[in-house]
Amino acid sequence: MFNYLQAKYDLSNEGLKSLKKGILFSVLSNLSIMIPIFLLTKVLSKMLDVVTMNSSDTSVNVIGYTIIGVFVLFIMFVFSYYQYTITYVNTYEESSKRRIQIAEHLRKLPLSFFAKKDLSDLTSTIMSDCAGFEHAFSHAIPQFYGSIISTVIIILALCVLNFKMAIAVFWVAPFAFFIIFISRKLQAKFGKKHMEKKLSVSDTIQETLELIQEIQAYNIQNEHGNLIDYRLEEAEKSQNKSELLTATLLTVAQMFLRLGLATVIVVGNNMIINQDTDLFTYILFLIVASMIYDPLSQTMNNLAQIFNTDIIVERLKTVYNEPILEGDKNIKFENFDIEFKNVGFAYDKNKNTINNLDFKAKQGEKIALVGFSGSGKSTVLKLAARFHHINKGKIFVGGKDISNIDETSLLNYYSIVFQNVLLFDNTIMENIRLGKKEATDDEVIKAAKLANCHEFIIGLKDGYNTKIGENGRLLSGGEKQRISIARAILKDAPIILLDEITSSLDVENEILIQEAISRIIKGKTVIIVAHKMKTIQNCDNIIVMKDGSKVEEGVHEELMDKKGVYYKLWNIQNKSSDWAL
Ligand SMILES: Nc1ncnc2c1ncn2[C@@H]1O[C@H](COP(=O)(O)OP(=O)(O)OP(=O)(O)O)[C@@H](O)[C@H]1O
Repeated sequence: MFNYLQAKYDLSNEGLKSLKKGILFSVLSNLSIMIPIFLLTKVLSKMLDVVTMNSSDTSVNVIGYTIIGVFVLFIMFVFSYYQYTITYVNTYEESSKRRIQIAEHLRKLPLSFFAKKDLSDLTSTIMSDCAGFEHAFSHAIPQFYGSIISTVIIILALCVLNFKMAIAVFWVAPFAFFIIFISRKLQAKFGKKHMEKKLSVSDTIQETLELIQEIQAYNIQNEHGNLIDYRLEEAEKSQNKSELLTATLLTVAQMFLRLGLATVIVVGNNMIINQDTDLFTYILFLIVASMIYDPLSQTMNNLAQIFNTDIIVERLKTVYNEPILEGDKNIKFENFDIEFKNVGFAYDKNKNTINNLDFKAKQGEKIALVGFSGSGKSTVLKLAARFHHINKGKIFVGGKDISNIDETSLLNYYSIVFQNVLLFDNTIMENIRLGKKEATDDEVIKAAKLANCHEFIIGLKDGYNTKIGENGRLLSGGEKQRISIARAILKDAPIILLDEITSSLDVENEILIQEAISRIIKGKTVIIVAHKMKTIQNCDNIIVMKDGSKVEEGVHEELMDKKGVYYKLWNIQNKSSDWAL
């Protein structure tokens, strides 16, 4: 049973140990209820014997019963205390480990996982799924299994005492469990639906916050507000449906359990009349029947939560089961040439994004990737940095297959500057220092000067200590771009990947950035994705991409002479530079 529970809830060995202890103390706590029942029965049957003139002994050992009563209370307290501390304390420890484990696992997953996964869904897995799991394990699961085991033990003990009466008490249990079983199936179905609705609410809210500028610019506040209202209403409806259903079935099951008391009275009366049992046994069964269903009924109140844990575990497993990127951590390169050999890649199984791509970027050379929008240029850069698993072929750095190299160790050799720069809500100094964590302030300032951002930084209120807001919202696009180049200069990595970094900049910023870039690329392996053709015409090699394939390759003059795709792109861009409003 415990192996089953460990696999079902994906527990660590420590987690299983604490679940076992939690169940054990829950069983002991439930069984300890039987001691006062037994004592009460003893006192009552003695009184009844006197009343019915079966005995004339009216003495009651008050001191003896008081000592036993205190002792029993003490035992019940100890069991409840241990059940509480073991399940609560250990559960919180287990779930903090679980959160760290998920975060660690996520850190090692390829970017393709994040591309196909909804981010609010992932946030919900880390935050609310873990909290739900935590709550179920501290409040419901050990108690649930504990009451099942203790009920079975009590049934067996009562069967030994009087089989017929035991059946009269517990015949209701299988029916109650059958109702719960039906409720579990329905709960699984409705719970999943409710989870989807809840996620769609958080998706819409997140989208609204991210797109607030567009929403205001296009004056669609009302439409968006209505959409949020609608999704909230849907989530509320699905929650009500699911709760109402479980509550109804639960109440039926709990009421059904209470029928046991009626059958004990009927069967007991008959047996007393037929002298098949004695008064003590009858009273004992009456008291058992009035109290025994309580722990079971109480745990049934948490059934929705227990069933919901199955859905949560399933969601957690989809993260855990995702294969991580692993590889050699102690890699040393003799050179930093990058080579793509017959590489194939697809974001989506049904459509190849990159087909049979071959090219070599030698150390000390600048290689440019050009092509129409959507031809796969940025994807090639991501593959070169092992952000995704490739489906076909091999990618080598310094002659070593990068699929065998640990991603973090590999990325130590890369400086990557993306078009959409992401900055942290921290000071400018710390944002640049990300390039080299151990860099001194002087080194950071030197890199900022080389990246042409020193002037604008010292013009800010707190200079390098200015906090730049979430994702650098207090800076312009060109300023953010230059900060990310300062990072790359500070890192001084031998491989540089540049992804359309000047495409959306004004002329002044473009010149400043080009100057900064030319300072960092000497002697390095450089791959540039460029929209502005004139920025790459001096490159050592130009790869022309179309629909994920390389269609041409060569230097600018050779490609112009071919009068193929490159020539066409060049002419289109020249024409567009004449365009005016
Ligand atoms: N995360 C993703 N998930 C699924 N498909 C993607 C993803 N990123 C890109 N694609 C698809 O892959 C193809 C190549 O995209 P990529 O961004 O590499 O092209 P690109 O040549 O860099 O385009 P652009 O010049 O417009 O930036 C496109 O069809 C795009 O829709």
